[in-house]
Amino acid sequence: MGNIVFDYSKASGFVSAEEMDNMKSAVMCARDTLMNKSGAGNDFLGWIDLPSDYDKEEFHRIKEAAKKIQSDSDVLLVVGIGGSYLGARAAIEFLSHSFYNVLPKETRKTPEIYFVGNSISSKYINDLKGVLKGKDFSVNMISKSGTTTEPAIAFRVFKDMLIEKYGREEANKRIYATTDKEKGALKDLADQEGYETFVVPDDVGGRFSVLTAVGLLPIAVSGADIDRLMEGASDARLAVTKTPYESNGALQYAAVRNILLRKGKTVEIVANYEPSLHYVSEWWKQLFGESEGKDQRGIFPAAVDLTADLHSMGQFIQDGARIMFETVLNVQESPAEILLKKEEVDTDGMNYLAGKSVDFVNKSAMNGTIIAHSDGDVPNLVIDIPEQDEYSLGQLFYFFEYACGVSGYLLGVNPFNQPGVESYKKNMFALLGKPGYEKEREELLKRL
Ligand SMILES: O=P(O)(O)OC[C@H]1O[C@H](O)[C@H](O)[C@@H](O)[C@@H]1O
Repeated sequence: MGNIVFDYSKASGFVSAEEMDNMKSAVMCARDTLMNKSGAGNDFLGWIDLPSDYDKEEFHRIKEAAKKIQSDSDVLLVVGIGGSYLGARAAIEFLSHSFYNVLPKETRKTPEIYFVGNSISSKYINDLKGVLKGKDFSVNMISKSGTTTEPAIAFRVFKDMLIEKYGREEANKRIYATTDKEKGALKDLADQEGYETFVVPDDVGGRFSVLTAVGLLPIAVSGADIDRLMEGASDARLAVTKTPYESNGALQYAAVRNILLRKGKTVEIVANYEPSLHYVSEWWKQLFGESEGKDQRGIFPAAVDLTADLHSMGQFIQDGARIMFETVLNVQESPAEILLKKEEVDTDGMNYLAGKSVDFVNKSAMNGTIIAHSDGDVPNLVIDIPEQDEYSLGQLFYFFEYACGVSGYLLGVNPFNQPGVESYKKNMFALLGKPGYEKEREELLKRL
């Protein structure tokens, strides 16, 4: 039950103790703005105390609904986009088996889980319809606004498939709507059709909502222990809100990011050495990208899966434009010790590794890469994650959410809105011929 640790010692050549000291007052001011709820976007700070004051009745209902889905469905479709699916996918892939959906049901014992509605690909939707043939399935439609186009399109397709398969009454019992408590298109439909509903709290924005029903229901269906997830988040909340700057990893991460940005490091690359962390990086990209990327400011959030991407992006990171730093997500404990054996004929020259573990090789690649990239003027930060379990992940989610809020205020932006996302939606609605967008449509058609 270890704690995640932020370690910037490997970037000591790029960030001095003096610079960190000099950042303290600005970081503490940003932190106070967050905690006093006196900053821009202060209507969306419900996530800060979520782990300790989550609605007990809702939490219980989530677990009960998960059990029902586990018992009556071979497949759960999670329909959502952005913060309405990334956290759930990040957690399920981080916590479950690397080949979760492929496992035989007798081994997995929980439904296959597929994510749809985060793109509008006919091929993807059609392929998924094929996967569902002959299988019992349920749908968790997740949308805080209830009107986001991509999930709404996917929901129509799979709602129709449910009704065709089971009839309207049974189909309605297999649809779980996670949306606004009182208002919105999805809430209205859920009330009209009798879907079981769960709440996206008004004061929690999508990218900060993984520790609400948005993430918790799909994560519980996968068999993960959401009590332990919330325990990790709750302990992280105590750590990051109570410990002083000098020993507060979240505040130091925010400080280091800001120092490096001022030095021209405008790209942050989150690097994992475990493929099952891919969606943790995708969740992190939305959290920081959508929180900080405004007013022509911010650090561009990127992600690589190592060592795979060392053979694709490694060249650029080592020798390309010196605009980036890396944040390495290091899972300390390997779940299995796979030892390499000596071969009679050393055809591949690997016999020197006989007796060593695969994890030793992975960790050596990580340590060697951190040094090589640091030598190439790419500062490397490390977040040590004790193991791939619910407690560590709950800590990690909260650590990043808190650091993001502080970092956004440090940058001088509102970390909790996303006005830029509306631009594409307006153009899409116009091109779709949505009523009320006739003028925009006329203009856009000239530009196609
Ligand atoms: O949950 P929804 O209202 O459907 O929103 C889903 C996503 O789309 C929005 O446009 C924002 O970019 C995200 O912050 C949000 O998570």
